[in-house]
Amino acid sequence: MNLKKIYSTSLSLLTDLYQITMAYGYWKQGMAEQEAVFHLYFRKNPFQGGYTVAAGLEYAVDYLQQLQFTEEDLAYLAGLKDGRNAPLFEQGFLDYLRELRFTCDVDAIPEGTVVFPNEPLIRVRGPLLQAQLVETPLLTIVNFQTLIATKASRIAESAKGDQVIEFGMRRAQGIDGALAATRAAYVGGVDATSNVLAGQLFDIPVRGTHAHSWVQAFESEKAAFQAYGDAFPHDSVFLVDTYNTLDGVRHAIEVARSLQPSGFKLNGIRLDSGDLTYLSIEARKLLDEAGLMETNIVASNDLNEHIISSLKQEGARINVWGIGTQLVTAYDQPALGGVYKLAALQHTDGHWRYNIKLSEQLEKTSNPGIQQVRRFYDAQGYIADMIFNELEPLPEQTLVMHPLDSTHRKAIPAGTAYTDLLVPVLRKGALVYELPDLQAIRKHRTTELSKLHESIRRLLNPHRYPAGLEASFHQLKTNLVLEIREKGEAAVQGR
Ligand SMILES: Nc1ncnc2c1ncn2[C@@H]1O[C@H](COP(=O)(O)OP(=O)(O)OP(=O)(O)O)[C@@H](O)[C@H]1O
Ligand SMILES: O=P(O)(O)OC[C@H]1O[C@H](OP(=O)(O)OP(=O)(O)O)[C@H](O)[C@@H]1O
Ligand SMILES: O=C(O)c1cccnc1
Repeated sequence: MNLKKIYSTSLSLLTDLYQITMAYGYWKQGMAEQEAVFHLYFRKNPFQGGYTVAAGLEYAVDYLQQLQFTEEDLAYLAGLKDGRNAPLFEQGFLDYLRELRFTCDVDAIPEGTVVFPNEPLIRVRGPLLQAQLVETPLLTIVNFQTLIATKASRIAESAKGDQVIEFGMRRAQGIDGALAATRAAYVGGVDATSNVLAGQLFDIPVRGTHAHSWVQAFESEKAAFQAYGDAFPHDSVFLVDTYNTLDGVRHAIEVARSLQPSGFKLNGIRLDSGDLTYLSIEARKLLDEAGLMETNIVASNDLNEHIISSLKQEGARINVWGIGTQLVTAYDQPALGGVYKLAALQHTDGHWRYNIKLSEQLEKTSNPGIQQVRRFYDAQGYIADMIFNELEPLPEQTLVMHPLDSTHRKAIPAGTAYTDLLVPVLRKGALVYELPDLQAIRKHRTTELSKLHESIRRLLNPHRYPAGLEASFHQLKTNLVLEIREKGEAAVQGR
């Protein structure tokens, strides 16, 4: 995967103007190279769900590694004017940008991992100017792909092993919206896409049926099926609802029978309107009576995880699901709301100064330090996640505090197995991580979900997975909040 295949120009200006004005400010203040730590995280699982599936890291790494201001980018910036119509940026800054390469350390949670609110998905440590500059594109990439991967995972779960095909390109948020959504949907568990460019770029299986216009273009529905069957003797899925759905199924059967002697095999029929339970049950009967037991019944029409679950409960005989609009637009929650916050700055004497952003709402107050996420597990699956600060020693007794309610806490017995979720990805800008291919990422997501208790995976009112702050880290944060409230600003030293 290479974004340059999609965009022929540099992506360095794909950021908010304020990232570049802050970069200029840091450069002028002599703060550009000061060591900083930022974390990218979200505050709430989307879709009122119990979990989230991390996605987008490969895109993010690609972007970071290619970060470089071209002469064209610099010429554009040189042309920007301030309120007095003078250049916004000094030439010296543009010369600095010309030489700029991304030299930060990046640690991240691998794609396909289940993650929870407040857990850093990406940690960036390095020169303040660089670490700040990449905020917006990192959020653009990770927020969207994580959102869509999570939606896809919910849909794939509700389909309970049936094949799911993503049909969303026509309703996606623009060209990259479509491509990124297809990739993320595949990460999240759909099996194939109708998006051919995504198939080529990301090696995702492509599938499809035909549109109503195909049927409309012929004298009769049967003639349309006949012609499609001639062209695709082994890959035909006939869309049967252009005129009358059950008549359409009968026509599909008649055509399948007439073409059978030439080796034709009807792969499936597609239902795209009406009561999908009733129609699929009746269609299944007709197909089975005609000996077409292996012919699939594909359904589409504004489906989502809730409708799929409901259709299944009603006894629908659908075994392939085509999902477009609701998946690629994350219809019921169109943004994840992930944020990227400064958590620590290093002084010239080597000491770290902790940084948090206060908020009236406790849940919006950011966490300080250099954070890592420790996931505890046993043979049954995941037990709890603990966000801790790598700058401070961990106490003997491991206690995980609910981030918003310190009366909710979970003691983790000594010796409990764990993994630390953030892994080294870039060191001084160089790749030190073997980016897994999409197949491996998909497999990882499946394994991850199998370790989450069913009550956390369910669609409606899921149980809350215990993901919280390590107790001494919670205390440090509380002290910092109190200190800031007292003094009006932060001055807490780390190690
Ligand atoms: N048995 C069912 N139970 C629950 N939801 C269903 C059932 N059958 C269909 N649906 C869903 O109900 C909605 C029906 O939408 P709508 O009324 O727009 O469809 P339609 O009129 O049959 O088709 P269209 O307008 O696309 O030609 C769709 O989201 C569809 O997936
Ligand atoms: O419903 P979605 O989940 O978005 O799936 C994709 C839809 O795209 C196609 O029809 P299109 O929307 O172009 O026309 P229609 O709504 O009139 O069927 C297809 O027949 C599906 O219904
Ligand atoms: O192949 C299909 O059936 C298809 C593709 C895109 C959108 N709707 C349906």
